[in-house]
Amino acid sequence: MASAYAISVPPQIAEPTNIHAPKAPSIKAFAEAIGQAAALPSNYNSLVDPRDKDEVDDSLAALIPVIDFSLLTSKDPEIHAKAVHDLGKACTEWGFFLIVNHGMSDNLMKDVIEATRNFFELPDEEKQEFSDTSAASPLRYGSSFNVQAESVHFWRDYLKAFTHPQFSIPNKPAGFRDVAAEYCHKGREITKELYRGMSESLGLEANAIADAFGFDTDFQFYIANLYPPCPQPELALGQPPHSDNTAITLLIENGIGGLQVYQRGKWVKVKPIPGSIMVNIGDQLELVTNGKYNGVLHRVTLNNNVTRVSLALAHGPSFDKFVCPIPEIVKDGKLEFKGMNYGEYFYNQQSTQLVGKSRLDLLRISS
Ligand SMILES: O=C(O)CCC(=O)C(=O)O
Ligand SMILES: [Fe+2]
Repeated sequence: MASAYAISVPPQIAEPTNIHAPKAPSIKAFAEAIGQAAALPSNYNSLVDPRDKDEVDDSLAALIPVIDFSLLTSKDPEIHAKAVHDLGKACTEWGFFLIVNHGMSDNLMKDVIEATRNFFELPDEEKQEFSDTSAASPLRYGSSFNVQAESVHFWRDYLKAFTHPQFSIPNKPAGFRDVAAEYCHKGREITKELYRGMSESLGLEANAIADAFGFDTDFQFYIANLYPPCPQPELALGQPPHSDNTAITLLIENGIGGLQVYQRGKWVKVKPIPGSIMVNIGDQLELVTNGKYNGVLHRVTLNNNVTRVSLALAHGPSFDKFVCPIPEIVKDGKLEFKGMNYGEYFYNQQSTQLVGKSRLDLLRISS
C-alpha cells in the first residue's frame, strides 16, 4: 500500500513568465538583498500542487502527545509500564510527540541553537568552504534540499554534519564544536532510552531496536536549518512534505514555530513548548516495526518577519547495517517491507528530490 498522502513530483514551472531567483550564495543573503516587500521568485513557489494546500487543522494541535521522559526510567514498574504504553501509542497513532523532563538543560538547548545560528551568521565566503554537493560528504552547507535535482526550491539554508560515529561539526565559529558535542552526546543517550521503551512497547527485549540498528556505529546526523523571512510565505515552504530517512529525530528551534505534521488527513501546526524536545519517527522505525510505527509526514512553513532556526538531530542505523522488519514483529502476519542496507538508503534519499515518503515506498511489498 502506498503511504496515505500520495505525492507527485511538483510540476515544472513554465519559463520565462515569472522571475527566477538569481544565483545567491545563500537564501539568507538572497532574502536580505530582496527585502520583505519583493515578490517571491517563481522557482520557490512550492505550493503549486493543490494537495499541498490541504486544510490546516488547529483543533488537533492540542492532542499532540506529550511524554514525560523521566517516567520511562522509573523504578516503579507500574509507572514505567504506563510510560512505555503511552510512548507506543504516540508512535503508532502520530509518529510524533514532545518529550519533557528529558534531562537536557534549558541552557544547553539555548546555547546549541545560538551556536548554530552563529554559524549561519559567518560571512558567506567562510560558509562556502563547506559547500559540497555530494550526499556522501560528512559535512556540507547549502540551500533548499537538493538544488541540482529539484525544479522548485525551498526557502532554507542548511548545515548537515555527521556527528556519529565520526564527529564532523566545523571548528568555527569558536565554541561551536564543544557545545554541539555535548548536545549530540546527550541526544544519543535520550535516543537509546527511547529505543528501549519502544522495544518494550512492542513486546520485545529492551535492546531489540538498538540491536537491529547496530549498537556502536549507529548514525547520528546534525541538520541545522535557517529559514529567513520570506516575502510571500503563503506560496513557499521551508521544507516540503517528507518523512525523515532516519529512525528518531530530536528537534528543537528558536521558539518561532512553522513545523506542521500530517495527521488524519490534515496539517497540524506544532506549537513549540519551551523546554520540550519534539520527536519525529522516521522511515527506519516504520521499516523495522513492519509499519506498526508511523514515520510522520511533516513540512515547514514560513513567515515574513523573523528568522527561524531549527536543529534536527537525527539518529539511524549503522551505514553497514541491513535493515528489515524484526522477525518477531512480523511472525505470522504479512511482511510489509523489503529490507535494505541503510548506507545505501541514506545516500539514495539525500541524492534525489525530497518527496513525501517516496524512498520508503520503494521498499513496500504490494499485496
Ligand atoms: O525545521 C523543522 O521544524 C523541521 C526540520 C526537518 O524536518 C528536517 O530537517 O528534516
Ligand atoms: Fe524532517
